[in-house]
Amino acid sequence: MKSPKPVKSHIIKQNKTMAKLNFGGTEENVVTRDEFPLSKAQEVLKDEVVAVIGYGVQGPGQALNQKDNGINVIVGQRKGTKTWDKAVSDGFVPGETLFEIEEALEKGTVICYLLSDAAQIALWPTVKKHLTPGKALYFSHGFGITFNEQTGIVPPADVDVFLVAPKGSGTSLRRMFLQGRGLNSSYAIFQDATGKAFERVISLGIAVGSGYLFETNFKKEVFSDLTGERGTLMGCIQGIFAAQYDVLRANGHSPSEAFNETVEELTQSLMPLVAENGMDWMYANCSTTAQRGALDWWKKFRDATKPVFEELYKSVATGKESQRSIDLNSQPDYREKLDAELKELRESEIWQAGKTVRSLRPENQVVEA
Ligand SMILES: NC(=O)c1ccc[n+]([C@@H]2O[C@H](COP(=O)([O-])OP(=O)(O)OC[C@H]3O[C@@H](n4cnc5c(N)ncnc54)[C@H](O)[C@@H]3O)[C@@H](O)[C@H]2O)c1
Ligand SMILES: CC(C)(O)[C@@H](O)C(=O)O
Ligand SMILES: [Mg+2]
Ligand SMILES: [Mg+2]
Repeated sequence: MKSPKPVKSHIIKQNKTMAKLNFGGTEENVVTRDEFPLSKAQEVLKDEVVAVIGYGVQGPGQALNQKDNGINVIVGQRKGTKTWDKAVSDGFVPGETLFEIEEALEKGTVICYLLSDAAQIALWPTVKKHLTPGKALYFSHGFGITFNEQTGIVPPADVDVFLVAPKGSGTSLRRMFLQGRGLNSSYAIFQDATGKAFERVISLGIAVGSGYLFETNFKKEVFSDLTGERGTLMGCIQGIFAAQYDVLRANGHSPSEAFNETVEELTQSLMPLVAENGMDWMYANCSTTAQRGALDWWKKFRDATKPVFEELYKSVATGKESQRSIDLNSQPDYREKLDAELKELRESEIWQAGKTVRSLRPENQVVEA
C-alpha cells in the first residue's frame, strides 16, 4: 500500500507569510508554522497582554497553550466559581495572571472573548466599555458578529476584530499541543483598524496551538461550524448510531454485538485508518465483501440524508439555529436542562453497553500484581 505524499508536494506557492495549496482542485491560502514560526508570533505579541475571558472548554486550552508558548496571558473569570478554582489549579495566580472579568478586560490589549456564545450577549456592554482604540477583540466563533441583530454585538470601529476558530474541542487543542502536534484552526479578519490585524491574528493562532490556519470569514465560519456540529460531527452521527443499533437489537442481536458493530469498531479500528489516509484506503484494507457492500450502499445513505442536511443548512442560514441557541442557553437553568438531556443519552442502552465495552479494552483493564 502506498503511503501518502508529504504536504510539501501540494504547495503551489509559498511566501513569507502564507502558502497556497491545492485542495482537491481548489487553491486556498493556509498559514503553517513553516511560514509563521512560534518565534515570530512571540515577537509580534511581545508587548501585548492577552486576556482570555472565560475558562470553560476553549478558555483553558487556549490560555494554557499560550502560557506554555511564552505569551503574556491573563485569565478573566468570575471569582467563587468552579472555573476560577480550576484556573488556580492550572497555575494561574490570583492578582497576577487571574482576575475578575472587568479587571482582565481593563488590563488586556487583546480580548479573547471565550464565554459561551449566549453569555457573550449579557457581558457585551461591559466588554465594549473596555475596547479602547488599538485593542483587539478576538473570537473563536463567527456567531456574535454574524448574528449581530440577535446578539447586539457591534464593536467600535477603532479596534481590530478577528477570529481563530480551532476545529475541535478545547480539550483536544490542549491534548494535541502537549503531544507536540497541533489542531487546525480557521482564521478571519472582520475589522483591521490598526493595520496589524493579520500579524496579530496569525500570531495568536500559532500561540493557541494551531497546527496550521486556513482562511475564512465570520459568516462562513459560523455557518459551517453550526452545520458540522449539528450534522456529521455530533448530531447526525448519534442519529445514525442509534438507528443502526436499534435495528440490530430489534433483530435479536445482543447489546455487545450491536455496540461493537456500530460504534466500537468505527472509533477504534476504522476511523483511525480514514484519518490516516482517506476513505478509499480504509475500504481497501477491508474485505472485498465489505468493499462491495459499502460501495453499493453509501450513495443510498447520502441520498436519504441530503434533504436533512439541506434543511439544517437553511435553519442555520436563516438564523433559526442561533436564535434557538441564544433563547435556550440564556435561561438561568440552562445548565441543569442540558445535563438532564445528557443524562438521558448516557443512560440509554447503547451508551450503557458502550461503557462495558470500553472497560474491556486492554488499556482499561486493571492488571493484578
Ligand atoms: N467548546 C469548544 O471546544 C469550542 C470549540 C471551538 C469554538 N468554540 C467557541 O469558543 C467560545 C467559548 O466556548 P466554550 O465552549 O469554551 O464556552 P463554555 O460554554 O465552556 O463557557 C465559557 C465560560 O463562560 C462562563 N460563563 C457562562 N455564562 C456566563 C455569564 N453570564 N457571565 C460570565 N461568564 C459566564 C463560564 O463560567 C465559562 O467559564 C464560543 O464562542 C464557542 O462557540 C468552542
Ligand atoms: C468542538 C466543536 C463541535 O467543533 C465546536 O464547534 C463547538 O461548538 O464546541
Ligand atoms: Mg461550534
Ligand atoms: Mg466547531
